[in-house]
Amino acid sequence: MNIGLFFGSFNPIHIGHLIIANYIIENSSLDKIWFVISPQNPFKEKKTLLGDHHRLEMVNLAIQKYPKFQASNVEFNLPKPSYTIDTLVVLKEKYPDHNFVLLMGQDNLLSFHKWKNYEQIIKYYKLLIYPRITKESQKPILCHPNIEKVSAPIIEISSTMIRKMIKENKNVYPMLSPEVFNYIDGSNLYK
Ligand SMILES: Nc1ncnc2c1ncn2[C@@H]1O[C@H](COP(=O)(O)OP(=O)(O)OP(=O)(O)O)[C@@H](O)[C@H]1O
Ligand SMILES: O=C(O)c1ccc[n+]([C@@H]2O[C@H](COP(=O)([O-])O)[C@@H](O)[C@H]2O)c1
Repeated sequence: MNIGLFFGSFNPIHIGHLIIANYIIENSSLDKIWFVISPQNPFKEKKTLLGDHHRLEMVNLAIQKYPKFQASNVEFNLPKPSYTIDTLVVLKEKYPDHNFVLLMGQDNLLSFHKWKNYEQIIKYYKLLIYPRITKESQKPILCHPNIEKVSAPIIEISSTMIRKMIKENKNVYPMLSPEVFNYIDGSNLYK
């Protein structure tokens, strides 16, 4: 099977993530997309990061109507921070017959050359890059035969924006799936 691996903090998962994954599954040869929830991005501070299980639960709530999407907690039992190459080694060992492809937003590609063993990742895995406006969008983007840019509508939504709006008691309903909105709204999360 061809599996797209969508690695992320998903703090929280928003409709941008769903639009990206849906666009890619509908316009590629992927059979499934796995949302891999990372306990700790090596480049991000832990300050505003919600617990792993809350983030996993929200991903499960958001994808329940998408039969080709699945949540993965494979990184929960791996050392932290979450280095993608280490997870890929584990996944390849566990599922030798699957062909894995990585999905990521353009912001992540800009720092990709700083990732652990990035040359190894790019040598063995195809990267599908979803466009995104970033502060450094003028910077040249890494070119490689295994990097493919997805030509798709740009979505200007981020988890950072959503967390900030929740803190300011602003309405974030349109940016989340209703189930995720209710999960957050019924608690004190991100307040
Ligand atoms: N609006 C978007 N457009 C394109 N890619 C996105 C978008 N939102 C998230 N992504 C991509 O989805 C993956 C997971 O993203 P992540 O969970 O960090 O969301 P985020 O909105 O970037 O979060 P934060 O604002 O907390 O950094 C990353 O590869 C990221 O680049
Ligand atoms: O492996 C690395 O060195 C590395 C460096 C930065 C980010 N990552 C991973 O990239 C994924 C996207 O992170 P995020 O926080 O932008 O959603 C997440 O799974 C991180 O663990 C991985």
